[in-house]
Amino acid sequence: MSEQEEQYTVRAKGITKNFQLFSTQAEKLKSIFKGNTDAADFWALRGINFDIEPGDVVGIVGTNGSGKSTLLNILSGVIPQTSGTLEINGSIGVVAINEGLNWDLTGRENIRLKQLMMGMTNKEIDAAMPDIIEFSELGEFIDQPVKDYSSGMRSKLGFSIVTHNDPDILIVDEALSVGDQNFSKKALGKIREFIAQGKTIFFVSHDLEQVREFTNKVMWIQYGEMRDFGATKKVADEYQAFTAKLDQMSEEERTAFVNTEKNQQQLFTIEQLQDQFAIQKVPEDEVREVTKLRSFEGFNSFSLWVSLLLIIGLMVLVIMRGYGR
Ligand SMILES: Nc1ncnc2c1ncn2[C@@H]1O[C@H](COP(=O)(O)OP(=O)(O)OP(=O)(O)O)[C@@H](O)[C@H]1O
Repeated sequence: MSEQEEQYTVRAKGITKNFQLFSTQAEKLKSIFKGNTDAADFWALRGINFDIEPGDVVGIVGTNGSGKSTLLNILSGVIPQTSGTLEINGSIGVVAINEGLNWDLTGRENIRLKQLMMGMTNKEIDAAMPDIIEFSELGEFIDQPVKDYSSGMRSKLGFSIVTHNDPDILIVDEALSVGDQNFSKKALGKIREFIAQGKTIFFVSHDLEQVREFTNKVMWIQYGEMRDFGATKKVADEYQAFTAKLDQMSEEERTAFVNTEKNQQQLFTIEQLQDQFAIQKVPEDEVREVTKLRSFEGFNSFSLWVSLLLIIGLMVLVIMRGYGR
């Protein structure tokens, strides 16, 4: 890696995410075996580029359905991007309302499971357990199954586990919006500690005042496109002006605006991304790398495995017939 690239904790180039809108379960199943379907394409992300430096605290804003959670899910590896490249230098911890907890296990069992997945030994987990339970404020509910928790309780447990793991990059997706005020205050205190340690933080919140207070950069995502990315004050002001304009629209105007944007998300093609790169004069081989479609790679390897299994099956049949004579 070159010296210039080392200064980034996260670098995203041309990230797209395509969801296929299946009308029935049968259509979805058919797509797994046949690969191609007639389902409509929907591009939740349409070419996202950014560089995040160590110590950046990035607020991600955008109206409902703009693609914030989709981007965070790609960053944290929960879902793959359809195309584009992502470089991540460091461990990632995610706190989100419904992130990563097993609902059938108790809070205590979830703590153990998550820590084991992080590579901790049972002895280390036993030592860390009291601190995590105390921070979560769950008291005796820690031995109840998570499915019986409220969303605020799940958020408290998730936040306590993840921050205790001390990740290099912390992703907080709306998790603080469901906890009670006292816990939110304590959680924000923990985030302040992380900021002081120079960690990289992604912070999704619909509370623009919170975003202004905690972040140094803001990423504004609008229906899958990056509208702006830069210093908090500038981008937060722009976003606030946009939402004020949306609020002033009549219901018909707003519906027409949203429909036009959503329509563009269905009509998007990878070629548009290539046009965008041409304007930015991105080298040819880099464009090829960035626009590689993962879903087709997945399909190719799937077909390869099916073919291999068929060949092995045929060979076994031939051998067995030979023995039968
Ligand atoms: N699995 C999926 N299949 C089809 N469409 C999806 C899927 N997941 C998300 N989407 C669509 O992608 C778009 C972006 O969704 P996402 O949840 O990322 O938005 P968001 O900005 O986080 O919204 P909010 O502020 O409401 O949480 C939405 O239009 C959503 O309907």
